[in-house]
Amino acid sequence: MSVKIDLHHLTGFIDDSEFTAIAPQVRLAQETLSNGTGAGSDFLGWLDLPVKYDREEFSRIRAAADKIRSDSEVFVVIGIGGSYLGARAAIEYLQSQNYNSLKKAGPQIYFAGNSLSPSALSEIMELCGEKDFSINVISKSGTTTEPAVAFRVFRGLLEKKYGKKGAAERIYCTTDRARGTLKQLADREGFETFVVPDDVGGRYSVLTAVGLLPIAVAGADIGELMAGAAEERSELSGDPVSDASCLYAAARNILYRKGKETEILVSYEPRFQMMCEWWKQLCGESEGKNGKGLFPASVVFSTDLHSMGQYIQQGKRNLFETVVLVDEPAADFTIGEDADNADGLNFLSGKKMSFVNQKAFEGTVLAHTDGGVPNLVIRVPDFSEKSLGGLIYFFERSVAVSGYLLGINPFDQPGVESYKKNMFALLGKPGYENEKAVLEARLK
Ligand SMILES: O=P(O)(O)OC[C@H]1O[C@](O)(CO)[C@@H](O)[C@@H]1O
Repeated sequence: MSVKIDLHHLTGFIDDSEFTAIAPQVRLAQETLSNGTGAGSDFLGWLDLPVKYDREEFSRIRAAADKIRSDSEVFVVIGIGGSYLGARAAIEYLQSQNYNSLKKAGPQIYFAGNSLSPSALSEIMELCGEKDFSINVISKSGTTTEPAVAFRVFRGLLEKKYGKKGAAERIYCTTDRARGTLKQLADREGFETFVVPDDVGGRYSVLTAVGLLPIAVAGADIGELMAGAAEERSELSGDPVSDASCLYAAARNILYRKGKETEILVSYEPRFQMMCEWWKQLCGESEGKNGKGLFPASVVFSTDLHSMGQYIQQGKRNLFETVVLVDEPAADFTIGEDADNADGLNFLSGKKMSFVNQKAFEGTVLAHTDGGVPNLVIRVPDFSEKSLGGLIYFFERSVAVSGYLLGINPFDQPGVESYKKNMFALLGKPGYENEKAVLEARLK
């Protein structure tokens, strides 16, 4: 099994009888999910995606990635939320958080349209500069403001540089199958399109073209990624006491009911940071509703032990940590001997750097549990595509089961509309005239 869960450090926080007591509810939540009988059941396409994806489109994704790798020095990926985080997280997990600084055969990859910052957008426009570039605009709805504005900008740059026809050969649109503004525009202009299936929501879409095209452009093996997800899918039995995703959901729910309302995802690998961001959307949008839900936070240790470590050790006791450990580092080395030992570090001579990182984890997990912070540990074998595919599927399954355990719909996100309505009104979008005056008065 690629993903393993270790509940050892929950001792003293949850006892076995609590897992036994919640097992029937977990079973029900899991059955509700796999039978498709729960709220939001028209968004369950991700459940079978690893074994039921469109093979023809998959080949087109690979071909588009090869073309982009051969004709582009820069690749701009435009999208926000679930149309952005998974691709970036996967590229950093598989390659590095410093992907753009690596020596590589493929293009630089920049992510745009994930904020409304003029500085951020201007910077990427400048980075394209004289370079040959292509863009992938990703938006299921096709109407999200942030990517729509960025698309207008980069499409303009492409047309100026290559002409309308040349630009069209460098624009790839990932959007819904048939409806929507972006799909219509793409069909009219002759842009190549890829599909976000109707039954897959943004935060569950990394294993569709949404994630797969950028990940393939970065040179990763997307076949292995899907194989890893498929393997995990076949190994998650749905049994509440042996299925790792069910055990994780159970532990989260028990801790939540005990007042541990903030879950901190912890990694000891900086290249996992964007995976934390992906996970935060997955959990936050799925569970944070009806006045309920764990607050998903994240840290990278040992970095953040020197910033957030104090709070976690001694601050408000409403936290628990879920630590993701990757057994095999992407690279390792042995610490050398220093004749003078002026830095006093010769006690580490001959030790692997991974050993030092492992001891940091062991020391921290003991300190934090002593400080009243329950710890769960999730283990993945390595930084391969296969392991990543497994981990993605594991988290998606756990969060969906968690949502049903919590009694909410894990597949909608109605709350996100409130800021959008206000912003549209304040920007003067037609149709929002009445709201505009009311909001402006409140801001005075
Ligand atoms: O792909 P789209 O439709 O642009 O949406 C992007 C993101 O915006 C949200 O809809 C929230 O507004 C997320 O759920 C989604 O991942």
